[in-house]
Amino acid sequence: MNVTVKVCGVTRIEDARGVWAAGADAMGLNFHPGSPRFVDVDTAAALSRTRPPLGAVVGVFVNAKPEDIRLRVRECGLTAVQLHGDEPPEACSGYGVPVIKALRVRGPEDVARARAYVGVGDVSGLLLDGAAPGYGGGGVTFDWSLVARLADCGAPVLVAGGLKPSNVAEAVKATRPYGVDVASGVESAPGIKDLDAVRAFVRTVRTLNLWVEGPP
Ligand SMILES: O=C(O)c1ccccc1N[C@@H]1O[C@H](COP(=O)(O)O)[C@@H](O)[C@H]1O
Repeated sequence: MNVTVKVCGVTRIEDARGVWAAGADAMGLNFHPGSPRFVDVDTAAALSRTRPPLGAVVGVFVNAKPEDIRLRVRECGLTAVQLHGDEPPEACSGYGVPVIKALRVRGPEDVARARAYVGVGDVSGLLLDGAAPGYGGGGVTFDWSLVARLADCGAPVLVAGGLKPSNVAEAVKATRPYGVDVASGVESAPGIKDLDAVRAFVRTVRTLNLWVEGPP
């Protein structure tokens, strides 16, 4: 087992460098104007240029126009897009990069809804988030036991929502996800990453990977 780590909502070059140095697999850049982690195109492009050769840069969008998403993919060198709004399955392709469809989980019905996106268009993974007010980044967890309902769905599942260094181990043990994603749980203020917390978060997941596998 090797749980992928995405650190989302990076807004500063020094934070981007710190996120990669901590060993994160992916960095998220937020293009939702309503987010305190919003980045403009020029900032996003500069942040994206910090990407190491095998790192992923994921653009986070909420109900954005497809043509705007395509433009950001090209301008900012995005390697994947995370659709975090009310996008229907038919809006999940045509960007030239893999799509992660995010769903906010209030209960079993939302997890059931996630299945409608599996195998559709360019959807290559699902992301389950807590249901804080707004569209994401709210620091709210959900009932992790619901993730098991997607075990046979055939798509990689990322767990997000209210994760932080102190609860990510419990989340991984409970859900055995493809990956975990964190925004507010590793910040000193919205959009400002606390690099000690980022390092602790990544280190915890990496240590857990060994623990879950056990000795050869
Ligand atoms: O971070 C935001 O501000 C945000 C805004 C709109 C959509 C998604 C957003 N972030 C995503 O939200 C989840 C959970 O974040 P948190 O760790 O609970 O703060 C995560 O997937 C972010 O990518």
